[in-house]
Amino acid sequence: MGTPILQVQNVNKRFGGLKALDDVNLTVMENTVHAIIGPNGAGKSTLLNTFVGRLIPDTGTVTFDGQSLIGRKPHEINQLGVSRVFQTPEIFEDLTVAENVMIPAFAKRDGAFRLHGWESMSREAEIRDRALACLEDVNMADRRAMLAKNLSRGDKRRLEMAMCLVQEPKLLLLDEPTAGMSRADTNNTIDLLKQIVAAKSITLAVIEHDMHVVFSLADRISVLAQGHVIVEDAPQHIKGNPKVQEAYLGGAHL
Ligand SMILES: Nc1ncnc2c1ncn2[C@@H]1O[C@H](COP(=O)(O)OP(=O)(O)OP(=O)(O)O)[C@@H](O)[C@H]1O
Repeated sequence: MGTPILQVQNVNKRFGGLKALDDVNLTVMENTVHAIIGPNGAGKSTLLNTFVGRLIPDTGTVTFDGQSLIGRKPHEINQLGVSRVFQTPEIFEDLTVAENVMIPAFAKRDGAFRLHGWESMSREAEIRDRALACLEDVNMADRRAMLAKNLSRGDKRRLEMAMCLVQEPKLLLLDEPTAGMSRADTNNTIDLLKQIVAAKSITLAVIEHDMHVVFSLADRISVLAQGHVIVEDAPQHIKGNPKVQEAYLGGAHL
């Protein structure tokens, strides 16, 4: 058994009369890929939002690397080592690919973009090198001088991944990383994520509907249904689990 990096204990969240999260418990172990799956409206995005400071649970605890995340601002959580890749890439369309990756690198290092004099020059060179290394990690170094707005949809998502990786997160949260992708792009993304996991000391928590992606990547799977984790297990025990089959009845097929 490894070390837990993210622990969610007894988390509840109501939206009016709706119990979006119902006593959620979940443990993500360091250097693993943990998938969170479940039918539409199960509470996956709501849960993810409690990891990044976008939503405060009504009750319960969320602990990352030994520190409580409850009540912390998104940028503070980011500084602790949690990065999130969004479903719709949040990139700067009018900047080049390399500049897009340099911005979060500056932010991580300095907490701000204001730098002065010769110091900024040497730092900029170092940060440019780090940005290019991350673009190589996502196989996009050859597109570094392109304007981000001219990238394909798949490349925009890979760029956003580089923007996260340059911050050297301990935990990378991926919200449906292959949504809307062709099968070929999906398979490329699976390979890319496998490559990143193999090369870096990083933990991934992935929300994903595509079961091909989930079963290709995950070491462990938590299944949410109606706001509650009904099963947490290794992938080989998930498919045939009657509770999981029941939760998906009428929805996506395993
Ligand atoms: N801000 C909000 N206010 C009211 N209800 C909300 C809010 N956010 C989510 N909900 C409701 O909470 C429930 C869980 O939503 P959530 O988006 O977390 O599910 P999900 O598992 O991510 O779904 P999907 O797979 O469709 O993205 C849904 O019934 C949703 O309508």
